[in-house]
This record gives sequence, structure tokens and C-alpha cells, in this order.
Amino acid sequence: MKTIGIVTDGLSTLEVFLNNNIKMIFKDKLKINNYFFNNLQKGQKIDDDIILVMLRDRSIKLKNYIDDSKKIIIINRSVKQKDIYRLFSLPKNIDVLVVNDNKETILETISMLYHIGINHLNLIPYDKEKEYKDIKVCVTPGETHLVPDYIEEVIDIGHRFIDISTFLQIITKLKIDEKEVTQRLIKYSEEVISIHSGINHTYKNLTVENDELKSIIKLSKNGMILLSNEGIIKVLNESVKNILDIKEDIIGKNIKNLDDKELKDILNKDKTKDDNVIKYKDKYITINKHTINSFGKNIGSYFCIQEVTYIKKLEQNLSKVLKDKGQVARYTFDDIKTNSINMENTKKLARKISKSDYTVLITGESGTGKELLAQSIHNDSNRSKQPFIAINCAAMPENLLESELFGYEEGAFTGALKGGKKGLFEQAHNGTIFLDEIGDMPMYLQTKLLRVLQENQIMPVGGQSVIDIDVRVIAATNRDLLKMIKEEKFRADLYYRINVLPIHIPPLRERKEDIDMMLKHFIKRKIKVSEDVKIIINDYDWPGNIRELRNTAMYIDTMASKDEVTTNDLPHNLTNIKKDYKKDIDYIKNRTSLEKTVKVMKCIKNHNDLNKSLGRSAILKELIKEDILISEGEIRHILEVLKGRNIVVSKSGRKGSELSQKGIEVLKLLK
Ligand SMILES: Nc1ncnc2c1ncn2[C@@H]1O[C@H](COP(=O)(O)OP(=O)(O)OP(=O)(O)O)[C@@H](O)[C@H]1O
Repeated sequence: MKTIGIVTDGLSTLEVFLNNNIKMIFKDKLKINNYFFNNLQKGQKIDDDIILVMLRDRSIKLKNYIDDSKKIIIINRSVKQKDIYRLFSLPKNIDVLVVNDNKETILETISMLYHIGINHLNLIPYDKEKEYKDIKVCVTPGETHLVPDYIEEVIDIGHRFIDISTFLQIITKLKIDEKEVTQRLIKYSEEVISIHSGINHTYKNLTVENDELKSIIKLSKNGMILLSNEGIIKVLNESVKNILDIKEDIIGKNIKNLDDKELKDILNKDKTKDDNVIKYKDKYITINKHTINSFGKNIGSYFCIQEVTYIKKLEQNLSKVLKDKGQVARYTFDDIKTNSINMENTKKLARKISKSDYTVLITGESGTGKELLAQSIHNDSNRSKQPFIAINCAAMPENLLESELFGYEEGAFTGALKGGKKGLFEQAHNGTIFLDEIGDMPMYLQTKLLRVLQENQIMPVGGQSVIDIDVRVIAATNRDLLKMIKEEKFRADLYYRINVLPIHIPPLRERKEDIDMMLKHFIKRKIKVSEDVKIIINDYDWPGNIRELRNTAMYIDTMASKDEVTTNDLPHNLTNIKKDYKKDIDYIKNRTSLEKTVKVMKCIKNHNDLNKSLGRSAILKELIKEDILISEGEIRHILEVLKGRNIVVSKSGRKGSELSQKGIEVLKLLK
């Protein structure tokens, strides 16, 4: 077993501390022998494999007792990270007294503090003969009993541990290559500050990186092969053996000497087109080849090989995960039903827009199908396999909206989840985010959103660093953003940033040709719609647009008999509207005699009540009976005017005219 000699001045707690410190790393892999300068005999030889001393001048003294001075290592000592934090928090440029048991150790402590980066304080060596009235703070490594009483704050940085650099020297000199030792040293380096700033990190990173790399290559589902510049196979993982069906052990072989011709061909390829699918034996694979450079010189090449079925499976898994999380867009352009030319044009424009990657602003009243359109755009875009995340900015309390959109770091606020939370922007990475009701976003978040759109980066709430994101934004609103800009409720710069590709969806009342078709589409069963119902639904304003129409269809579906929808099957909001028929009455007044029109309407109504409908000449006959002066031509004109406002309808199958439900209402007002 290898041995270490530790030489200290005399018997003290120090040598016990050092022994324990060394055992923390090496456990029982080494034997430790302790020596004291006071006890060393003249001519005595220390023949341990290495010898540790505390101070440089002691190493000179030690040379008399050893054969090979290269065996000597001077112990560097440092402190635990947590003990040093208080020093870092002291204000810049204040005087701090450094107290230790003698002048030499005081200077050693000061030097150590400077080395580990305490550069913002004036460290003053303590001389017990002097008085330091203006100094309020002192630092000492465990010698608090030596600190003068007048010092107000004493920072005890505790026992000083052996520095990582010393352990590295021991490991190198003794050629120790034990995994457990390395792991213990890494853990130790996390607690003890290295004097050679950064040395612990470099060592730790190198070792960890090496192990991580080996694991990554081993576990990767991608096939990986590394070739040296001369064509020697250096690395080959399990996946590539499966994909390329490699049975023999070919590590260390030159590809020139491979027996498998097809494998040889692949590895001899000069250039590969990224992700080009090729046939290999009975499989389809993709090969990506990259050269590896070091200090500007080509030192080999790296192949990443995937089986196409595996990539397919990955895609399927991704869509399943997204589906489970509700992060998928369900609708496509085929789900947008319309008979209107206006709406067809809107669809056409949206299809074009979906192929680009710019921000889209969809405007339109509530329920016109803005989200439906946003989902269709996403599904028709290159991002269709990636998440589609929708958020309604008006439905979310203001203070939650920010953390919901951008996420937060652990401890960002009371009640924050441990480990923080990913924001929707991050979740939508590579996909699309749909910001519904963007007009309701508070001003301060508009500013933050603008920055996100400009820089493609987000900063979580309470976070210190930014995260790069690649997200397409589709925003929607039913508000008049230009008006809001004038009222200083919406940022003009954000408006121009999101309004790159604007789409407007017309309200249902401006595409009446959709009403009847959609009602039937939503009812889902074959059913006749009475003329009166057609008039009511056509006349109605549909403030809730398609959403309201769909709800009405559901109502009708439940209420209506098997074969016909009548006015009795309509919900109250459609039949009970205290409609202002002023427009209709003005229309009549402006075109014909109101008095005669009322007579015609009454005459039709009387007959309708007896379940009869009347033609023009029958109406004329009836009115002459009542001594009313009117011609057939006048009656024709009146009927045309009334039909134009859906007050009178021609009943199919029967001859003559009838008063519609609306006609009955209008007549009540005119009587
Ligand atoms: N052209 C259409 N064809 C078929 N269904 C439609 C059509 N337009 C809208 N819908 C349906 O109407 C309902 C409302 O649509 P959507 O939620 O997309 O409207 P919106 O404009 O986003 O509403 P809001 O502004 O209230 O968020 C949905 O169920 C949607 O599927």
C-alpha cells in the first residue's frame, strides 16, 4: 500500500485534522504516517511515497530527512464555500482585520483570501501590539479567542481544509486512478473553494464530461460511429450495431479492411446529404456525416445514423404526448364551413399565410371562428407536428398571466412551485402560440411581449437568464386595436409588430348565406326548416355569431319534432326580441302608402287565421268590398315591398301570400 507522511511542528489538533481530511478522499487506500519536526532524530530518514508539509520554509528543513525532494508536497489550504459567503457580502473597500496565531499564519491566511477572490476588502494583518479603533470587522480561521474585544463583528471562516490542488498533486504523484476517489474529490470540490480559482471546476468538468459523453453515446438511440483521420473505427455504439446489423467486433479496425461491403460503402462516403433516406440491406436509414476538427485540423469524422421507422415512431410519440397534454390543434381548413364568397376569400388568404412563419393578427367579433382559423393555420404550416398552445388573455387574472406566459423560477413569489414552472411560450417551442383576446393584455405585459417578439427570448419571472425560443405567434382580438391605441390602452409598436399578416373574419350577419347551411350542418339530422324560422334566423343579428348559431342548433335539435323546425322550437332570444321594426316601417312609408299597406296586411291576416292564403285579385276583391280605393297594380307593388322585408311570404305549394311571424308583429304595431 502506498504511504503518505505528514510532517507538522509538534503534537497538536492540526495533525488529527489533516489525517481526517486526507481520509475523506482516500479512505483506506493509503497509509498515513505522522512525524513532528521537534521529534525528528539526526540522520533519520522518512521514506514514504510522498511527504506533506504545511509551509515552504518547513520543506527546506525537511530536505535533511529525505532522499528525494520531489516527494515533498506543500499543503495548500482553503475554506468551505458556505463559510466564506459572509465575507463576500461585506461592503467594498472596508478595512477588515485578519487574526491568526502568528505572523506567518496571518500572512498565509491573507494570501489565501486574496487567492480565492476576496478582492473587495482591505485585509489588515493583526499585530497584537497595536490598537485598531476604526476597524469594526475581523476574520479569523478558528482563532476567535485572539480577537480583541473592541471588534464588533467576528467572521470565523473555520478550519482550513486541504485545497483541491494539493489533492490533485497527490493523485498525480501516486498515480491513483480509482473511480471512487475521483467521485469523492468532485463532491469535495463542490464544498471547498479552490485556491487556484477554477481548478476544481476544470477538473470536475473534465471528468464529468468524459463520463457523461460515454453514457450519452452508449444510451443514444441514434447510431453513432467515430472514425479517425486514417479510417480507424474509434467508437461504435449499440444502436448502430442494431441498425446496421454489425455482428463482428470492428472497433480498432481500419474501414479498408472491413468484410461487410455495404458497411464499407457507407463509411467510405465522402459526403452525405443531411437526412437523405437511403436503402441499406432491408432497411431505410438516414446518414449524417460531420468532420471533427481540432485546432483547425481535421482529425476524423462522425456518423449519425437513424433508422427511418424509428424517426416515424418518435413523431408518433410526440403527437401522442401533445395530444395528451391538449397541446394540439384539432381543426383544419376543411372544418371551416361556408357558402360566402367573402369567407371563402378569407380562407384562401389564411391558407397562403399558413405557409409563412410571420406573426398573424386575426380580427373578428366573438364566436366568428378566430380560434378555428388559428388552429387551421397551424395545422397547415410546417409546425403542424409541434405544439399548438392557446391562451385567452382576458380569461386569466392579470398577475397570473405573466407567469403563465413566461414561466417562473423557483422561489419567484410566495406559492411558487418547487423547481419553478415552464411558461406557455417555452412549452410552445418550435410550435405556435395563440394569444386570444390580445386587446385585453395589460400594458406592462404588452411591453414584455414586444421584447419577446423582437428578440425571440423569454426571461421567466424571477429569473436571471434568458431562454431562446422559436415560436410562431397568432394573436386574435374582437376589439378595435387602433381605437385602443388612440386611447393609449394598446401599444402602437406592439400592434405593428403583430399586425404583420392581418386577417378579418366577417360577422355572421354579413354572410347571411351561411346561416341556413350552418344551422343544418350543426343540427346533423335531415330536417325541414319552416319559412317563418328561416325569416327569423335571417333577420336575427347573431351577436354571438357561429357559436350562438351552434347553440341554437343544439336547442332546436332537442326541441323540434322529427321532420320540421317551427317557430315554437326556437329559443327565446330569437323569438322574444323586442324588435324595433322602425326600419321596416320607414321602408314601407318611403315606398308606398302606409294606410293601404295596413289594409292589405289585415286582409291577408284575416284569411290566414282561417288557414287560407290570398292571391292578388282576391285581395283586390276584398278591399273593394270595404270601399277602399286601390288598384291591382298598387296591390302588386305593396306585396313586393312587404316581401322585400320578409313581412309577407309566398307559401310554396299554395297559391297566394301569407303574413310571416314578423308580419304579424309589424301589423300589431301599425294597427
Ligand atoms: N366556419 C365555421 N364552420 C364551422 N364551425 C365554425 C365556423 N366558425 C366557427 N365555428 C365554430 O364556432 C365556435 C366558435 O368558434 P371560435 O371559438 O373559433 O371563435 P372565436 O372567434 O375564437 O371566439 P372568441 O372570440 O369568443 O374566442 C367553435 O365551436 C367553432 O368550431
